[in-house]
Amino acid sequence: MERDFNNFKKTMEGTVTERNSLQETVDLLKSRLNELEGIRTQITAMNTKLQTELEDARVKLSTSNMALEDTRRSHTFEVDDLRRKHRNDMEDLRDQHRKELDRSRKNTDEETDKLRKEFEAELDKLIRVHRDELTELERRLKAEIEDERSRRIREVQEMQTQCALKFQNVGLDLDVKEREAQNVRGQLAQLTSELEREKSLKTNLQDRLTEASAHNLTLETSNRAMKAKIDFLESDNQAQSQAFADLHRQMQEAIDAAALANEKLRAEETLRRKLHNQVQELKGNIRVFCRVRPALASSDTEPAKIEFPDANTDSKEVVVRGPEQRSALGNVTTSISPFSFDRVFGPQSQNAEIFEEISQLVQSALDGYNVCIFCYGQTGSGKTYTMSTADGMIPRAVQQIYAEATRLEEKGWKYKMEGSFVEVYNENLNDLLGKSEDLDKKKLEIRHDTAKKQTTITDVTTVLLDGPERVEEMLKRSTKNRSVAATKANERSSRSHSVFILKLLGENSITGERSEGTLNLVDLAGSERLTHSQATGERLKETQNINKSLTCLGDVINALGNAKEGSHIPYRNSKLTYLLQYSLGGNSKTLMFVMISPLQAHLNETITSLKFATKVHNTHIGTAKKQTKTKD
Ligand SMILES: Nc1ncnc2c1ncn2[C@@H]1O[C@H](COP(=O)(O)OP(=O)(O)OP(=O)(O)O)[C@@H](O)[C@H]1O
Repeated sequence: MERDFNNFKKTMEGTVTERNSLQETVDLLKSRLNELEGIRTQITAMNTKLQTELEDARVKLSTSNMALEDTRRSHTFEVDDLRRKHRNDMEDLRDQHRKELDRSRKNTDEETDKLRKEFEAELDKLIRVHRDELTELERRLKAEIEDERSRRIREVQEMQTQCALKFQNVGLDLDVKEREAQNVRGQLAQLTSELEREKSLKTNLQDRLTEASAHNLTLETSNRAMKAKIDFLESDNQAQSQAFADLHRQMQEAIDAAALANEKLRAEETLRRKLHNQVQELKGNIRVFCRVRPALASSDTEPAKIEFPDANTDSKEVVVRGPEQRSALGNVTTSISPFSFDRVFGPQSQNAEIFEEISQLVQSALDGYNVCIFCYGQTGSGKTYTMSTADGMIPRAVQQIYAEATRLEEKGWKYKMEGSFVEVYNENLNDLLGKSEDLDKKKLEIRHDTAKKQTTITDVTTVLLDGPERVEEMLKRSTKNRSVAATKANERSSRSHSVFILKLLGENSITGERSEGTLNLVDLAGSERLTHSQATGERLKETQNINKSLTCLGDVINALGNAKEGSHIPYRNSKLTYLLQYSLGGNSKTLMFVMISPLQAHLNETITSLKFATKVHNTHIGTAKKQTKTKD
């Protein structure tokens, strides 16, 4: 029991020790708990403080957000104002430039005409007066010489007649005397004195003969004097020559003045080119015009609601009303879509009016720039009517180029014009001026000279445009080729892009300047987006190709708008953009016509076309560079 007790006691002591150590642990934990309690209180206090701060920060944030929103809004207003102001300034500047250009061109033309007319009139007058004077003098001189000569000849003849008469008389007398002498020879001695008398008479007559000879001599002297007088008169002619030399000098002075005027004209032409380009740059290197064709008698369907709110002022806006839509509550609404372009032409507009707007771009091609004019729109919207009819942009452009090239001749410019006409069909290039059987068969290749930034097409027909009538032949030939290639010429033209390429090479023999410009007039395939499900076979392929190439054109324009120096432009993605590589973008001026139909049935396509054109219109392409070279 004692042992058990001792064991128990030991166990108890162990338990007490253990309890003490547990008590210590508990105390330690308690103090730790107290500490943690204190920390928790601190953290809670801190948390409360932080929450308050967070709340403050949140309030501040929302205040500053509001302030930021206000600033942003006011900034947007300011930017809008500035943009509007900038646009107005640009418009004013553009108007001023246009007016200035017109005025200076008019003044130059008037001055030139006036100067030329004055100079020509003066020259004509001088030449006429001089010629009249010379003729009069010559006539007078001839008459005088003739009179004098005939008088002298008459006198000499009279003298000779007298002398002959006298000789005859003397001869007769001599005969008589001779006969008498014979008769009286027998009485010679007795008649010797008479003979002597006769001899003296003869001597007398001989004296008179001598006298007549002397007179003859005098006549000869007088003749010589006459000759001297003629010489003198001829020397008087020298005075006339002097007068002529004076006239010549005056004429030379007038010619010099004309040369000076021509020099001035040339300087003004250079200035005109510079101003013209500045105006073009101000207008932007990519411009978009919209044209709405009139409703045709044959297509008397319901017209779409298209409005031209600024037709009497700017003609830059077209507003299209969408179809009526009825809400669940029965309210009827229509969407209104306004579109702005550089110019909008209503259904009444004529090709002549349209050409007036693009003629300045044609002028740019003559001045050495690459110019591209596109017609975009759905089939039947008027692309071909605008571009390639006898009254369209192609013949008008060529006519203007001829007139302008002729006008520039007097300023030393000589132009060579070459035209070709190609078609992009199913991503193949066809020569529209070649043989119809070669269409879709002969392979034409596009070659780029990257150094000269020039494009050539292998084996393409090039026509030297030495007269405006050539273009008519070209258009006829291309239409014929297309009509052979399709059942309906229209069908082919809707399904392919045609590109009329006009190369203009100018050289100024006086200033040594050279210019190389290209004018591309592009009639695009119909833009209606046929879905692939609607087409099969050949039609499907055509549709895919048209969709692709029009998308590529949009992509290229978009990429040019966003391009930085050296950035990639996807020209190679379609034949059309590859062909026009050097006529699109920084080195060129581009104009896109978006053609729209006035009919309700075409409204969806119309809106799609207008949206595409708006994207193009919002693109800004860098400054064009003139392709001018100096003489080698
Ligand atoms: N401004 C206009 N004034 C009068 N008639 C027009 C006008 N525009 C187009 N037309 C007529 O509308 C019809 C279709 O025009 P056009 O052939 O030019 O269309 P398109 O867009 O070239 O079509 P496609 O894509 O088939 O070539 C033609 O009969 C044309 O004469």
